[in-house]
Amino acid sequence: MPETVFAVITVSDSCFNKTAEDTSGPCLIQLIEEAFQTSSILGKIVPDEKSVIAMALCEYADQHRVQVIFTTGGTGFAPRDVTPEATKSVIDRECPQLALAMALESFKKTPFAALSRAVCGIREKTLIVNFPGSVKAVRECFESIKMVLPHAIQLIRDEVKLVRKTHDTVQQPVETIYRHVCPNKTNSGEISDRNSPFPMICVSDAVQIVLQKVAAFGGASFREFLRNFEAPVDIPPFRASLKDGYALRSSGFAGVKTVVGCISAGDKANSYELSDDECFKINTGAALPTDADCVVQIEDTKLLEKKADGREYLVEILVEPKPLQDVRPIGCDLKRGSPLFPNIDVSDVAIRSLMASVGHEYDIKKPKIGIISTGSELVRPTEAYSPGKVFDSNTTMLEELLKNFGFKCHVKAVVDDNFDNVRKIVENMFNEVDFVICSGGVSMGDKDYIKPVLTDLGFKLHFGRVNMKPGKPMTFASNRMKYFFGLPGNPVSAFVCFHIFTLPAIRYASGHDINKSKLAVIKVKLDSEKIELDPRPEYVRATITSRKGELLATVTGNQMSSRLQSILGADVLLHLPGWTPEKQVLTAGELLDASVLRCDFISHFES
Ligand SMILES: Nc1nc2c(c(=O)[nH]1)N[C@H]1C(S)=C(S)[C@@H](COP(=O)(O)OP(=O)(O)OC[C@H]3O[C@@H](n4cnc5c(N)ncnc54)[C@H](O)[C@@H]3O)O[C@H]1N2
Ligand code: MOO
Ligand SMILES: [Mg+2]
Repeated sequence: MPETVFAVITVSDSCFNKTAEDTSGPCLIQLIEEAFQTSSILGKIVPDEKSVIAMALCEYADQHRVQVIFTTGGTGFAPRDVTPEATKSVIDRECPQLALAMALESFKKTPFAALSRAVCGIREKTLIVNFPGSVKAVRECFESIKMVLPHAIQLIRDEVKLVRKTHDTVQQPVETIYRHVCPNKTNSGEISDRNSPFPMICVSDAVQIVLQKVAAFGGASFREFLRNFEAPVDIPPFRASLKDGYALRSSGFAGVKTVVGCISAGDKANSYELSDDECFKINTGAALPTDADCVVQIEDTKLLEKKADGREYLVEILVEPKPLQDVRPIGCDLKRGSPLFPNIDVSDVAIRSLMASVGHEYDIKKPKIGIISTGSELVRPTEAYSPGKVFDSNTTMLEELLKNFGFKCHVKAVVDDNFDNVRKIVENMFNEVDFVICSGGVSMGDKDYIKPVLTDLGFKLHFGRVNMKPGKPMTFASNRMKYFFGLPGNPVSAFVCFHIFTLPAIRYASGHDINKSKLAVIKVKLDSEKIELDPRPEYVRATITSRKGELLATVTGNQMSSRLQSILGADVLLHLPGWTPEKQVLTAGELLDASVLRCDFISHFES
């Protein structure tokens, strides 16, 4: 069954203000998860404000394009109960019988059901259902409409084939109706078998689903660990000199001083009783003697006399010394007990070097990742070529991409297009890793076994088609905290989908801020000739030139998804919009969004 995206909105002033715990929202989420094997669930808590509720409904329906929104709370008679009014203000069509079904069921339990004003309706392609606020009522009402929801969703989506199928099977229990439909039975002759049952969702929705699923992995707890980590030491741990010069007492003023010794970095703080006309020669980074309160740099002194052995004896301090001059007080860089990571930056460089600075050799725990390349045609680059075969470039490319972004491939495998073999490899690999990045076998061929294998292994398929070029059959599935990225086999499709979906997911799972998990998007100017737009929004590889401060993008030749050479010199993925009658071509000079593929993303500088 294609993925259905749900949203649950808890409407409650007290939950919003955190003076009460939200129990009905989580209850609804649990009920959805139990009833719908393949569901993604978004959610938020809003106060009992009509405009805020209406805005949340529109956001989920229009921006996130969720198929079903459940609200809970705010349906009663109290002055601030306005969920029905907010719902009515955004729906195009009302569904009074759904509300009636819930009311009839509730009446069996309590006459107080009469006090619910719940509204159900449709906004474009989104079904909105108001539930009352109590957990008990939520359970009863959900039970009363659960059976008809899949069919309602299909009707709203206008999925004629699935609707027909549902009509045929409507006597069966809901679990049977909602079972996964294998996308690969292309030989049975049934109409429904010749089209992917997966809805073509847009890239931003797909990315959101991925990030939402991966949120459970532990990135947030790593951030929490870093946020709570207190510096176990002061830096500097002693009063340190900022200059090569002379340590002295500022109370002694400028003038001639006797040099009583030399202090180097690494020496213990000297406790010699320093008088006002004495000083120590000192190096940058060395500990000040206990009696000194300032340092005067060599440039501001004059050597007057040396001893017979060459050691300095008398120096003249030429500037008036001030207390604390050129001294780093204890803990001035970092106070013991203060947060070591006041700003969370999960780069290896930042974390490992800061940890090292306080005496820890820290191993950052990252998700374990495996790579699978599928295809009976594949031979390893080191193997002899034989007719009909293709050298496997995806394994190497994905391994290198992981390295490039600071991740490791723990285990890799190449498997032929055989259901049992693919199943075994995927199952075994998940015993070792958290994330599997697979390529090939996700499209419509009768040897494309990835989707059926995942279903067989109990994975939830969150999406199986995305409206993008390349990468249309991009597939994402999860099973508890195991995540599967089914990248399309074409090498460039795998390259693009890795950057758009997989990299943000593994970064987010590793604790990166959600906004820094995705590739950075910048504005660039198209420098290529006219480009004909494709019906699908396209990710085009392009080289960036900086000319007079302006960033110009030149497309890297033929963009066929099989032509790996198009990644040569690819600094960015240009976002081309999908073709519309109003916008059919792009011309040089147009400003476009571009996802940055690498930190050294400017290939040419022209003045
Ligand atoms: N009837 C349809 N056919 C196809 C559709 C469709 O919508 N309907 N989508 C096309 C699109 S778009 C893509 S992309 C591909 C994706 O196919 P799969 O993910 O099933 O990948 P395969 O069929 O296994 O392979 C596709 C292509 O890529 C080559 N390949 C695969 N793995 C590797 C590798 N490791 N190294 C190098 N090259 C590899 C493979 O030999 C094929 O040429 O499906 C279209 N079909
Ligand atoms: O979407 Mo496919 O990835 O065009 O080649
Ligand atoms: Mg295929």
